Amino acid sequence: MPKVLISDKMDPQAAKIFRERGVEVDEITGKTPDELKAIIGQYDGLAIRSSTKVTKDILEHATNLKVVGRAGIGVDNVDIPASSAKGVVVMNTPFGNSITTAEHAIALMFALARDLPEADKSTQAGKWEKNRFMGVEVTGKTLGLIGAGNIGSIVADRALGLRMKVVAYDPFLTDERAIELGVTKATLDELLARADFITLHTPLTEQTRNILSAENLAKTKKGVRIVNCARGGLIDEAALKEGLDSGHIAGAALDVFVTEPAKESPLFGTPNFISTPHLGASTTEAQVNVAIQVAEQMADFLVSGGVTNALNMPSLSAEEAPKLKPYMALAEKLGSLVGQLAHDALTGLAIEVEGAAAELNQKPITGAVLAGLMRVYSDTVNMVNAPGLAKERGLDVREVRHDREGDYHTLVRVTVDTKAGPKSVAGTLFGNASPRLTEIFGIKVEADLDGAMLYIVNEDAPGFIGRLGTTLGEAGVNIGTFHLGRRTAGGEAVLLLSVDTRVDEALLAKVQGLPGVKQVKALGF
Ligand SMILES: NC(=O)c1ccc[n+]([C@@H]2O[C@H](COP(=O)([O-])OP(=O)(O)OC[C@H]3O[C@@H](n4cnc5c(N)ncnc54)[C@H](O)[C@@H]3O)[C@@H](O)[C@H]2O)c1
Ligand SMILES: O=C(O)[C@H](O)COP(=O)(O)O
Repeated sequence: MPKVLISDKMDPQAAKIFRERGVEVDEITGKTPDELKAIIGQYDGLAIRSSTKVTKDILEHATNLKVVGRAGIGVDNVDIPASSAKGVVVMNTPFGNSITTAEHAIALMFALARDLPEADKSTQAGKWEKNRFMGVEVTGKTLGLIGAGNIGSIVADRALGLRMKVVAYDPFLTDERAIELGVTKATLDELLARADFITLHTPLTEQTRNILSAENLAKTKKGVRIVNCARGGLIDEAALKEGLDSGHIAGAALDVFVTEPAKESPLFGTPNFISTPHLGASTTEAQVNVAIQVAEQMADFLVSGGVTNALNMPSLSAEEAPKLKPYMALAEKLGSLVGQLAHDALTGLAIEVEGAAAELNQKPITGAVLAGLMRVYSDTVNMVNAPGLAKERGLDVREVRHDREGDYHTLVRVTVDTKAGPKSVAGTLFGNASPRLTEIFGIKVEADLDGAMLYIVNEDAPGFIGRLGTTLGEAGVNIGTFHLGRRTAGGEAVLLLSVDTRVDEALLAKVQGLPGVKQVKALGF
């Protein structure tokens, strides 16, 4: 039974779903990195929010880990390259808390417009300072939206409902989408010059880090009010403090900080500064949503191989997974066969599908071929890290889908580009379930690729099979299955034998010495 650790505070729905789906679950929150390192080796899955940091160091101790599930959106607390290199799938729940976070941004905008926290404090202190607090209306004002993805678009929709004008800066926002959202596309400089309120909704990347730098804050309209419910690091906090102190910036509300938890900050105590402790996603509704989603996604993956919302692997629905499973087994065996037989100086490969295979999601088939192929170089390869490794080796990977009837109802063909030209192997599924080789380097041969095998290329001549059987028999090697194919009568022939014990180097040399033998190789599947 797969075992999952929930290491951050999560709605109880998550644990309930894991258990219902046959996944054992422990909920242990608040562990230090060293404490987490000590226990992580027991788990197949790790369910987190933003507190747990999944570093390279933690991953090195995660000997059984297959999946990290983020109950939320941001995955900047997960080392994704290190996870991919380790073959660990990282998934998030990209929509579960977006409405809640957008509402928090709008709430902070209103709090700034009417100085609500300060007015509340003063009133509860018995001061009744009616003349001290003079707010601004949002109606008719311009909201500058930096980042118009999931959350940004919801904020835009709510702001338009409040009769605001919305200008958006997002390099990936198309003209059509801007029209659909009812926002005006702008450059960052235009936005800074026009906005009465600015709200940030981008991830933290090298491009967005300090997007509101001292220089850019200086380009804003005097009296601007700024909200950040996205990520700390998007705003230069020192420059923000200066802008608030000088009065150029009329107010700022931060839910997120460069360093979290933010227990101290020069911004604290600044007039017109409001803060919340990373509460953007903290509503009952959002937490139930993300807990249910993350548990369902992780259980799908651990129990049936379904992949949803993974950041380092193509998607594979829970419905598709059972159909694709035998294809992935076939693809992995073909990749492994071609890798074992033709791994020298590969420059690229083509993965072709036809018949029933051509109607399926091809990405997992490609991933499985690459996993089988790359395992020749490292035995820690799986579908998650294989594409990255193939890329590192400069392999050009091509996917071809044929809309034609072939000899088989379904076929997967893998062709590698080698120094000696293209080399191709193909296979089908028997009974839609059992992988079977159908062709090897242009020679038709039907075989199961299973366990220890022997691959022999020889001249098709009488007496060879007898001599081979005697040689193996004398060495105590029992032949399980025997598959034979040849290019032409008397021409080149291929033999694939399954053997009950792996053939050692000395015996391989003996077989190689038999008359007519061109190549011998021990294979393992
Ligand atoms: N405060 C919280 O509790 C909380 C909750 C949820 C999400 N978040 C954060 O909010 C942010 C937005 O989440 P989302 O779901 O809308 O993400 P998203 O991926 O749907 O949208 C991000 C948008 O930013 C845009 N973008 C990327 N680079 C940009 C750049 N250089 N300049 C301008 N725009 C750029 C993208 O094109 C995209 O449209 C994320 O950082 C997420 O982690 C915070
Ligand atoms: O990216 C997110 O989803 C938010 O930052 C929420 O973080 P949290 O799960 O720690 O509240």
